[in-house]
Amino acid sequence: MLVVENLSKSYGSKVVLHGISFSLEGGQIVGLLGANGAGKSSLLKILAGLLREHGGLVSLQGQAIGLESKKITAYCPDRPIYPPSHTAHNLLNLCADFFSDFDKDKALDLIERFKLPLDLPFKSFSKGQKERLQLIFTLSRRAQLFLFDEPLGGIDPLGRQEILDLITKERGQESTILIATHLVHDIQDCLDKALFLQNGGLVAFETTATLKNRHGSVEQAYKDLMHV
Ligand SMILES: Nc1ncnc2c1ncn2[C@@H]1O[C@H](COP(=O)(O)OP(=O)(O)OP(=O)(O)O)[C@@H](O)[C@H]1O
Repeated sequence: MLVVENLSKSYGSKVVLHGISFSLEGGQIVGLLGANGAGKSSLLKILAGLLREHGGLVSLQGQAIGLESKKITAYCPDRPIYPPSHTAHNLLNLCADFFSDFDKDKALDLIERFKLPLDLPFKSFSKGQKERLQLIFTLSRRAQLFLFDEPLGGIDPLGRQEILDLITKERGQESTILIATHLVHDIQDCLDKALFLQNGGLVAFETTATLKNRHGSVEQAYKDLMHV
């Protein structure tokens, strides 16, 4: 479904992704794990079609990343992106206008379930509420590929499981999810596979079952592979 071949990325003279290759199949939840600066956000932005200058090839459902792939890719960045003065209600209407695959009723249900205010400006939301709203709008698309950049960062420990449940249950069965996070312990039980990045290189890409066999857990695999 997603094929990445010999992908490299530099900012000026600084190389941050070193010719990495992997492919993802439909229906998988994959963890993108690595230390600060490993290249996770850069990789997600390339897959989302937001960073277009790179080496190597990336294709989604047989087509190079571009306008067509963006129609079936939902990307949730690691920081708030919505205009501060817009209410959740305004933003809901904007998403519905902008994305042809946006399910407005689903977004409204989730806003209600998470008790988020519909009529207050985005700037008055707490960090965790902002993250929840972005997650809800991302998950309310019927996309094939979902890209989440640190979706749990601002969420309190009890809320994290709720968010992970949301991500795992609310996606389409055929869609693929790639989640970049440092919270390996919190996320490990919902992953099918994990991709380990270190200094822009791909260290390992294995199923959770293999990692558990070899290391006991994904968290321990992270420590062993990254020499923490
Ligand atoms: N716009 C940019 N210009 C120059 N260097 C950048 C830019 N964006 C990222 N970098 C550098 O690229 C490297 C990888 O950054 P990236 O944000 O992709 O890593 P990350 O794994 O997501 O890190 P973190 O876990 O801290 O979010 C870092 O050394 C960073 O300083």
